[in-house]
Amino acid sequence: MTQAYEHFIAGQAMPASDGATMTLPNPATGDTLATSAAGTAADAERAIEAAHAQLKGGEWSQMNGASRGLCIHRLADLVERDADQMADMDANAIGRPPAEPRMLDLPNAIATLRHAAGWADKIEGRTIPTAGYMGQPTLSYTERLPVGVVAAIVPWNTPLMITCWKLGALLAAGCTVVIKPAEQTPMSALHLAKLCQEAGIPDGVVNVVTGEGATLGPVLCKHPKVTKITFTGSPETGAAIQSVAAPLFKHVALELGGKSPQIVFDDADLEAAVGGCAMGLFFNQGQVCAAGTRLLVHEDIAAAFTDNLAEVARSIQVGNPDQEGTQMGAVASKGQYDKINDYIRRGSDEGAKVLAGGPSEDGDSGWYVRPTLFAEATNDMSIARDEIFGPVGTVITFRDEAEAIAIANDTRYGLAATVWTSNVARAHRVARQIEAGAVGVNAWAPIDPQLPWGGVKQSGIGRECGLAGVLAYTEEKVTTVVL
Ligand SMILES: NC(=O)C1=CN([C@@H]2O[C@H](COP(=O)(O)OP(=O)(O)OC[C@H]3O[C@@H](n4cnc5c(N)ncnc54)[C@H](OP(=O)(O)O)[C@@H]3O)[C@@H](O)[C@H]2O)C=CC1
Ligand SMILES: CCCCCC/C=C/C(=O)O
Repeated sequence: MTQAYEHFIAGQAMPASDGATMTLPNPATGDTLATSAAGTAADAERAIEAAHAQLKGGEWSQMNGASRGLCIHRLADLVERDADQMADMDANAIGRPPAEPRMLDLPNAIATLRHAAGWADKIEGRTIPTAGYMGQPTLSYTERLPVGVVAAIVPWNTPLMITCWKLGALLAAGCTVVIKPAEQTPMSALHLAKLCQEAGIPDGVVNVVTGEGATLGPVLCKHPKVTKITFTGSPETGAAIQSVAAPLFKHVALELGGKSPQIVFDDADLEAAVGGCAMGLFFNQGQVCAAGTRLLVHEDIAAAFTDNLAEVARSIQVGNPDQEGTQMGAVASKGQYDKINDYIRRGSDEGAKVLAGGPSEDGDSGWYVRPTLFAEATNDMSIARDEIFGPVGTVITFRDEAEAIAIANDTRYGLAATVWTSNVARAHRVARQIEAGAVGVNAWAPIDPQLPWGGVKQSGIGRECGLAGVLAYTEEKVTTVVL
């Protein structure tokens, strides 16, 4: 029987106000996977009211930081208990082999919740020794107060992990939330909300509304009781959110796309670089904001590097994620499938050479894309400029360090970058000059709950995770007392 998912508002599962549902496809087969409530404006408003009630005088607003921290710790324990189930929910919804989220997304989500729990009783203010007020001595101090009701708009690629990046931090800060998962991946967010209830987080603190972003997004972004919007997804939707939220002076955090460079110097450990670059390209079918899709390779090692990487790409077993031995599943949707294949065709048309993969031939019984590697490319080609969000890499050669840095920075994005080198001084020198929120040296995308994550340029605004991620859900308020 097809599983039917409903909203989770004020601690209760409920259908859409008009009873409407939507069908969620199985990317691995093209069949129906599940249905979910097709949320209405009224549903979003109901969830916002529930979140607001908890914030303004509700049980949550009375809870101290230590108690909130305990709740988040209990939530982490429950996510750990249900980790495999939740990894499978995320994997099945986007056609991904479950081994990947079991290995990375879930451990990261759990660790992120635990890290955030630790901050809950350490959100401190300052005392500021001013010159006084009109000749009188004063005491000025600040407090970090919860920013308010948060709308958390989440994408489909690593849904639970990204939800926990937002949820752990905002709960630690004392906020409440309406989560809008991607329409394709509501399952793990709904399960997480139920676990919040089991963890003792009062009903109404964490609410989930499912359905279309085009319907629910504007309601969440405009509502006067929503103070902050945290979004991960495409630059286009990020811009749409900004255009709605900016005139209303809402706090907005955006984690958008990328076209991250992986720079391979001629002194790099070639085997490690090939393996790391392959992971950066093909992990989650390349559907990762930090995917290292521009491979900038020193000209002296370009032939050896590309041969080895192409060999890895050809060796990856693509197929139904439920079948044993499958290393890469389907891409998430027909839209993704068409977009990726269009770019692969465009790469060839623009003159780059296909070393592995190429356009797919069938898309009727699952949306499978072959790991694809282009060489003899230049940085002005569309395959080097646009976020493809699929398993497609582009090799571009460089002559020296300055040229590598110039190419790396010649992009509208700035989320992540990797430097492959055995020269320590070069590693620091190059890392410092790259315009990106996070640089890995000899490691692709070394994310960690303690490290701030976010982009520069068109890759976004704001940081998640670590202390910066928690403080982003607070407002600093100053009180001055004339003594
Ligand atoms: N940086 C990243 O991690 C991600 C980048 N992308 C990029 O975006 C491309 C398109 O993917 P797509 O899923 O359409 O990405 P979107 O950015 O459109 O979707 C992300 C989230 O935003 C919601 N949303 C859609 N429209 C609005 C709106 N007007 N207001 C508020 N929220 C809205 C979506 O809901 P709904 O699911 O209903 O559309 C989803 O929950 C990908 O090919 C990829 O290049 C995509 C996902 C993640
Ligand atoms: C090793 C996986 C790195 C994932 C980096 C964070 C991804 C976020 C996103 O895709 O939105």
